[in-house]
Amino acid sequence: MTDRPLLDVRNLTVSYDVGGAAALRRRKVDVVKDVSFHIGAGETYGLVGESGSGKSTTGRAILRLAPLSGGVVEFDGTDITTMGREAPLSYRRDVQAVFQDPAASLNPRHHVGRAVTDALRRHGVKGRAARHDRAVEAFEQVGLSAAHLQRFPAEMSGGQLQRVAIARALSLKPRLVICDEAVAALDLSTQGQIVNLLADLQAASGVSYLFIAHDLGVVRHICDRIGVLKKGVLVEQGGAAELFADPHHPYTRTLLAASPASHPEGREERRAARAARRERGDQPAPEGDLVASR
Ligand SMILES: Nc1ncnc2c1ncn2[C@@H]1O[C@H](COP(=O)(O)OP(=O)(O)OP(=O)(O)O)[C@@H](O)[C@H]1O
Repeated sequence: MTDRPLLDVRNLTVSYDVGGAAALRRRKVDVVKDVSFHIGAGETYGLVGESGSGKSTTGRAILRLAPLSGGVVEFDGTDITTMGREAPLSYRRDVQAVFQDPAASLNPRHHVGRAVTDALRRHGVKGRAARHDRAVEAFEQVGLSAAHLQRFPAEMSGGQLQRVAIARALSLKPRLVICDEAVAALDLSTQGQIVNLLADLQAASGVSYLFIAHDLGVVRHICDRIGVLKKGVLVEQGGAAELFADPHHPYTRTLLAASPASHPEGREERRAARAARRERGDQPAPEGDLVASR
Protein backbone atom coordinates (compact mmCIF):
# COMPACT_ATOMS: atom_id res chain seq x y z
CA MET A 1 0.00 0.00 0.00
CA THR A 2 1.29 3.47 -0.83
CA ASP A 3 -0.01 6.92 0.01
CA ARG A 4 1.28 8.26 -3.29
CA PRO A 5 -1.52 9.93 -5.25
CA LEU A 6 -2.34 8.60 -8.69
CA LEU A 7 -1.97 12.08 -10.20
CA ASP A 8 0.18 14.74 -8.59
CA VAL A 9 0.16 18.15 -10.25
CA ARG A 10 2.70 20.56 -8.80
CA ASN A 11 3.13 24.21 -9.74
CA LEU A 12 1.64 23.67 -13.18
CA THR A 13 1.99 26.73 -15.40
CA VAL A 14 0.76 27.08 -18.97
CA SER A 15 1.48 30.22 -20.99
CA TYR A 16 0.17 31.30 -24.36
CA ASP A 17 1.22 34.02 -26.74
CA VAL A 18 -1.53 36.57 -27.05
CA GLY A 19 -1.82 39.83 -28.95
CA GLY A 20 -2.27 38.65 -32.54
CA ALA A 21 0.16 38.52 -35.42
CA ALA A 22 2.05 41.76 -34.76
CA ALA A 23 5.29 40.67 -33.08
CA LEU A 24 5.56 43.89 -31.07
CA ARG A 25 2.21 43.43 -29.41
CA ARG A 26 2.70 39.74 -28.67
CA ARG A 27 3.26 38.80 -25.04
CA LYS A 28 3.17 35.64 -23.01
CA VAL A 29 0.23 35.26 -20.65
CA ASP A 30 0.03 32.60 -17.95
CA VAL A 31 -3.45 31.13 -18.35
CA VAL A 32 -2.68 28.52 -15.66
CA LYS A 33 -0.40 29.74 -12.86
CA ASP A 34 1.40 27.60 -10.34
CA VAL A 35 -1.51 25.19 -9.90
CA SER A 36 -1.04 22.24 -7.51
CA PHE A 37 -3.47 19.46 -6.65
CA HIS A 38 -3.54 15.69 -6.48
CA ILE A 39 -6.03 12.93 -7.20
CA GLY A 40 -6.01 9.61 -5.39
CA ALA A 41 -6.98 6.24 -6.82
CA GLY A 42 -10.77 5.95 -7.01
CA GLU A 43 -11.19 9.63 -6.21
CA THR A 44 -13.07 12.35 -8.07
CA TYR A 45 -11.52 15.80 -8.08
CA GLY A 46 -13.62 18.65 -9.41
CA LEU A 47 -12.18 21.71 -11.08
CA VAL A 48 -14.53 24.67 -11.17
CA GLY A 49 -14.33 28.31 -12.14
CA GLU A 50 -15.94 30.69 -14.55
CA SER A 51 -15.38 30.61 -18.29
CA GLY A 52 -11.75 31.29 -19.22
CA SER A 53 -10.38 30.47 -15.76
CA GLY A 54 -8.10 27.75 -17.15
CA LYS A 55 -10.00 24.55 -16.35
CA SER A 56 -9.76 22.98 -19.80
CA THR A 57 -6.17 24.10 -20.23
CA THR A 58 -5.27 22.31 -16.99
CA GLY A 59 -6.96 19.14 -18.25
CA ARG A 60 -5.30 19.48 -21.64
CA ALA A 61 -1.88 19.96 -20.04
CA ILE A 62 -2.35 16.71 -18.11
CA LEU A 63 -3.36 15.02 -21.37
CA ARG A 64 -0.28 16.59 -22.96
CA LEU A 65 -2.42 18.52 -25.40
CA ALA A 66 -1.33 21.92 -24.03
CA PRO A 67 2.30 23.02 -23.64
CA LEU A 68 3.62 23.26 -20.08
CA SER A 69 5.85 26.20 -19.28
CA GLY A 70 6.48 25.10 -15.72
CA GLY A 71 5.71 22.55 -13.08
CA VAL A 72 5.50 18.82 -12.74
CA VAL A 73 2.75 16.35 -13.57
CA GLU A 74 3.40 12.99 -11.96
CA PHE A 75 1.25 10.02 -12.85
CA ASP A 76 1.73 7.03 -10.59
CA GLY A 77 5.10 8.42 -9.55
CA THR A 78 6.42 9.16 -13.06
CA ASP A 79 6.89 12.73 -14.26
CA ILE A 80 5.11 12.78 -17.60
CA THR A 81 6.57 16.16 -18.54
CA THR A 82 9.99 14.59 -19.08
CA MET A 83 8.71 11.96 -21.47
CA GLY A 84 9.35 13.86 -24.71
CA ARG A 85 6.69 15.26 -26.99
CA GLU A 86 4.67 12.11 -27.35
CA ALA A 87 3.56 10.44 -24.13
CA PRO A 88 4.05 6.67 -24.17
CA LEU A 89 1.15 4.50 -25.24
CA SER A 90 0.66 3.23 -21.70
CA TYR A 91 0.04 6.79 -20.44
CA ARG A 92 -2.33 7.49 -23.31
CA ARG A 93 -4.23 4.36 -22.37
CA ASP A 94 -4.22 4.99 -18.61
CA VAL A 95 -5.46 8.58 -18.94
CA GLN A 96 -8.57 8.96 -21.05
CA ALA A 97 -10.80 11.95 -21.72
CA VAL A 98 -14.50 12.55 -22.23
CA PHE A 99 -15.31 15.95 -23.70
CA GLN A 100 -18.46 18.03 -24.00
CA ASP A 101 -19.22 17.20 -27.62
CA PRO A 102 -18.88 13.47 -28.24
CA ALA A 103 -19.99 13.81 -31.88
CA ALA A 104 -16.88 15.87 -32.65
CA SER A 105 -14.65 12.85 -32.12
CA LEU A 106 -16.88 10.37 -33.99
CA ASN A 107 -16.75 9.82 -37.73
CA PRO A 108 -20.29 10.46 -39.02
CA ARG A 109 -19.78 7.80 -41.71
CA HIS A 110 -18.77 5.03 -39.30
CA HIS A 111 -20.87 2.96 -36.94
CA VAL A 112 -20.23 4.17 -33.39
CA GLY A 113 -18.97 0.73 -32.38
CA ARG A 114 -15.98 1.32 -34.61
CA ALA A 115 -14.84 4.21 -32.42
CA VAL A 116 -14.35 1.64 -29.67
CA THR A 117 -12.85 -1.16 -31.75
CA ASP A 118 -10.46 1.28 -33.49
CA ALA A 119 -9.27 2.58 -30.11
CA LEU A 120 -8.72 -0.99 -28.93
CA ARG A 121 -6.76 -1.78 -32.11
CA ARG A 122 -4.58 1.32 -31.66
CA HIS A 123 -3.84 0.16 -28.16
CA GLY A 124 -2.74 -3.27 -29.28
CA VAL A 125 -5.79 -5.45 -28.62
CA LYS A 126 -5.34 -8.26 -31.12
CA GLY A 127 -8.12 -9.99 -33.03
CA ARG A 128 -11.33 -8.62 -34.50
CA ALA A 129 -13.53 -10.89 -32.38
CA ALA A 130 -11.74 -9.94 -29.16
CA ARG A 131 -12.15 -6.24 -29.97
CA HIS A 132 -15.83 -6.73 -30.79
CA ASP A 133 -16.41 -8.58 -27.51
CA ARG A 134 -14.69 -5.81 -25.52
CA ALA A 135 -16.76 -3.18 -27.32
CA VAL A 136 -19.99 -5.06 -26.51
CA GLU A 137 -18.90 -5.34 -22.88
CA ALA A 138 -18.12 -1.61 -22.72
CA PHE A 139 -21.43 -0.69 -24.34
CA GLU A 140 -23.30 -2.85 -21.85
CA GLN A 141 -21.37 -1.26 -18.97
CA VAL A 142 -22.72 2.13 -19.98
CA GLY A 143 -26.30 0.96 -20.46
CA LEU A 144 -26.23 0.55 -24.25
CA SER A 145 -26.82 -2.75 -26.05
CA ALA A 146 -24.76 -4.66 -28.62
CA ALA A 147 -27.22 -3.45 -31.28
CA HIS A 148 -26.10 0.15 -30.64
CA LEU A 149 -22.65 -0.71 -32.03
CA GLN A 150 -24.17 -0.67 -35.52
CA ARG A 151 -25.71 2.79 -35.24
CA PHE A 152 -24.39 5.92 -36.92
CA PRO A 153 -23.79 9.01 -34.75
CA ALA A 154 -26.71 10.81 -36.41
CA GLU A 155 -29.03 8.04 -35.23
CA MET A 156 -28.23 8.60 -31.56
CA SER A 157 -29.21 11.18 -28.96
CA GLY A 158 -26.69 13.40 -27.17
CA GLY A 159 -26.93 11.25 -24.06
CA GLN A 160 -26.38 8.05 -26.07
CA LEU A 161 -23.36 9.59 -27.82
CA GLN A 162 -21.88 10.57 -24.47
CA ARG A 163 -22.36 6.95 -23.35
CA VAL A 164 -20.43 5.87 -26.47
CA ALA A 165 -17.62 8.28 -25.53
CA ILE A 166 -17.54 6.87 -22.00
CA ALA A 167 -17.60 3.30 -23.37
CA ARG A 168 -14.66 4.12 -25.64
CA ALA A 169 -12.70 5.55 -22.72
CA LEU A 170 -13.55 2.69 -20.38
CA SER A 171 -12.88 -0.06 -22.92
CA LEU A 172 -9.18 0.79 -22.49
CA LYS A 173 -9.46 0.23 -18.73
CA PRO A 174 -8.02 3.64 -17.83
CA ARG A 175 -6.98 4.64 -14.33
CA LEU A 176 -7.92 8.29 -14.75
CA VAL A 177 -10.62 9.85 -16.92
CA ILE A 178 -10.63 13.59 -17.50
CA CYS A 179 -14.26 14.60 -17.91
CA ASP A 180 -14.19 18.09 -19.43
CA GLU A 181 -17.72 19.51 -19.28
CA ALA A 182 -18.85 15.98 -20.09
CA VAL A 183 -22.47 16.63 -19.16
CA ALA A 184 -22.70 20.35 -19.93
CA ALA A 185 -24.52 19.94 -23.25
CA LEU A 186 -27.12 17.48 -21.93
CA ASP A 187 -30.57 18.20 -20.55
CA LEU A 188 -31.00 17.94 -16.80
CA SER A 189 -32.40 14.40 -16.60
CA THR A 190 -29.76 13.05 -19.01
CA GLN A 191 -27.08 14.85 -16.98
CA GLY A 192 -28.32 13.00 -13.91
CA GLN A 193 -28.16 9.66 -15.73
CA ILE A 194 -24.61 10.23 -16.97
CA VAL A 195 -23.34 11.49 -13.61
CA ASN A 196 -24.86 8.47 -11.85
CA LEU A 197 -23.39 6.20 -14.51
CA LEU A 198 -19.89 7.68 -13.99
CA ALA A 199 -20.24 7.16 -10.25
CA ASP A 200 -21.41 3.55 -10.65
CA LEU A 201 -18.55 2.80 -13.06
CA GLN A 202 -16.09 4.27 -10.55
CA ALA A 203 -17.52 2.14 -7.77
CA ALA A 204 -17.11 -0.95 -9.94
CA SER A 205 -13.64 -0.25 -11.36
CA GLY A 206 -11.90 2.18 -8.98
CA VAL A 207 -11.17 4.62 -11.81
CA SER A 208 -10.34 8.23 -10.82
CA TYR A 209 -11.92 11.28 -12.39
CA LEU A 210 -10.81 14.84 -12.95
CA PHE A 211 -14.23 16.39 -13.34
CA ILE A 212 -14.11 19.79 -15.03
CA ALA A 213 -17.36 21.71 -14.95
CA HIS A 214 -18.85 25.13 -14.51
CA ASP A 215 -22.05 23.71 -12.96
CA LEU A 216 -21.38 23.55 -9.24
CA GLY A 217 -24.49 21.48 -8.57
CA VAL A 218 -23.17 18.65 -10.75
CA VAL A 219 -19.71 18.96 -9.20
CA ARG A 220 -21.04 18.74 -5.68
CA HIS A 221 -23.01 15.67 -6.68
CA ILE A 222 -20.04 13.65 -7.90
CA CYS A 223 -16.81 15.04 -6.43
CA ASP A 224 -14.86 14.08 -3.30
CA ARG A 225 -12.70 17.20 -3.42
CA ILE A 226 -12.95 20.40 -5.40
CA GLY A 227 -10.48 23.05 -6.58
CA VAL A 228 -11.60 26.54 -7.53
CA LEU A 229 -9.76 28.28 -10.36
CA LYS A 230 -9.83 32.02 -10.84
CA LYS A 231 -7.90 33.53 -13.74
CA GLY A 232 -5.58 30.54 -13.80
CA VAL A 233 -4.92 30.52 -10.05
CA LEU A 234 -6.25 27.82 -7.73
CA VAL A 235 -7.71 30.06 -5.05
CA GLU A 236 -9.21 27.35 -2.86
CA GLN A 237 -9.46 23.58 -2.64
CA GLY A 238 -10.89 21.13 -0.18
CA GLY A 239 -13.44 18.42 0.53
CA ALA A 240 -16.65 18.95 -1.44
CA ALA A 241 -18.94 19.05 1.60
CA GLU A 242 -16.67 21.47 3.50
CA LEU A 243 -16.19 23.73 0.50
CA PHE A 244 -19.93 24.01 -0.05
CA ALA A 245 -20.70 24.42 3.64
CA ASP A 246 -17.90 26.86 4.42
CA PRO A 247 -16.30 28.49 1.37
CA HIS A 248 -13.29 30.54 2.42
CA HIS A 249 -12.40 32.54 -0.68
CA PRO A 250 -14.71 35.40 -1.70
CA TYR A 251 -14.58 34.13 -5.31
CA THR A 252 -15.84 30.69 -4.21
CA ARG A 253 -18.64 32.38 -2.31
CA THR A 254 -19.57 34.36 -5.42
CA LEU A 255 -19.57 31.20 -7.55
CA LEU A 256 -21.75 29.37 -5.04
CA ALA A 257 -24.15 32.27 -4.76
CA ALA A 258 -24.53 32.34 -8.54
CA SER A 259 -25.15 28.58 -8.85
CA PRO A 260 -28.68 27.22 -9.06
CA ALA A 261 -28.99 24.23 -6.69
CA SER A 262 -29.81 21.81 -9.48
CA HIS A 263 -28.30 18.75 -7.79
CA PRO A 264 -28.55 19.55 -4.11
CA GLU A 265 -27.38 16.23 -2.71
CA GLY A 266 -23.74 15.58 -2.01
CA ARG A 267 -21.55 12.59 -2.48
CA GLU A 268 -22.50 10.86 0.80
CA GLU A 269 -26.18 10.78 -0.11
CA ARG A 270 -25.29 9.43 -3.54
CA ARG A 271 -23.10 6.73 -1.98
CA ALA A 272 -26.02 5.61 0.19
CA ALA A 273 -28.31 5.53 -2.84
CA ARG A 274 -25.74 3.53 -4.78
CA ALA A 275 -25.43 1.00 -1.96
CA ALA A 276 -29.21 0.64 -1.96
CA ARG A 277 -29.19 0.09 -5.73
CA ARG A 278 -26.48 -2.54 -5.37
CA GLU A 279 -28.46 -4.29 -2.67
CA ARG A 280 -31.45 -4.38 -5.00
CA GLY A 281 -29.19 -5.77 -7.75
CA ASP A 282 -30.02 -2.92 -10.14
CA GLN A 283 -28.14 -2.78 -13.47
CA PRO A 284 -26.70 0.48 -14.85
CA ALA A 285 -29.59 2.69 -15.87
CA PRO A 286 -30.31 1.98 -19.53
CA GLU A 287 -30.41 4.92 -21.89
CA GLY A 288 -33.80 6.56 -21.86
CA ASP A 289 -34.74 5.65 -18.28
CA LEU A 290 -35.01 8.63 -16.07
CA VAL A 291 -32.89 8.19 -12.95
CA ALA A 292 -34.65 9.65 -9.99
CA SER A 293 -32.86 12.61 -8.49
CA ARG A 294 -31.22 11.57 -5.22
N1 LIG B 1 -4.39 27.66 -27.67
C1 LIG B 1 -4.56 28.80 -27.01
N2 LIG B 1 -3.91 29.93 -27.38
C2 LIG B 1 -4.08 31.08 -26.70
N3 LIG B 1 -4.89 31.22 -25.61
C3 LIG B 1 -5.56 30.14 -25.22
C4 LIG B 1 -5.46 28.87 -25.88
N4 LIG B 1 -6.24 27.97 -25.24
C5 LIG B 1 -6.84 28.65 -24.24
N5 LIG B 1 -6.43 29.94 -24.21
C6 LIG B 1 -6.86 30.96 -23.27
O1 LIG B 1 -6.61 30.46 -21.97
C7 LIG B 1 -7.61 30.93 -21.05
C8 LIG B 1 -8.18 29.73 -20.34
O2 LIG B 1 -8.98 28.96 -21.26
P1 LIG B 1 -9.67 27.60 -20.84
O3 LIG B 1 -10.37 27.06 -22.04
O4 LIG B 1 -8.68 26.73 -20.17
O5 LIG B 1 -10.72 28.10 -19.77
P2 LIG B 1 -11.97 27.33 -19.15
O6 LIG B 1 -11.98 27.66 -17.71
O7 LIG B 1 -11.92 25.89 -19.50
O8 LIG B 1 -13.16 28.05 -19.87
P3 LIG B 1 -14.53 27.43 -20.48
O9 LIG B 1 -15.34 27.01 -19.29
O10 LIG B 1 -15.13 28.59 -21.22
O11 LIG B 1 -14.12 26.30 -21.36
C9 LIG B 1 -8.61 31.69 -21.88
O12 LIG B 1 -8.34 33.06 -21.74
C10 LIG B 1 -8.34 31.24 -23.29
O13 LIG B 1 -8.65 32.25 -24.20
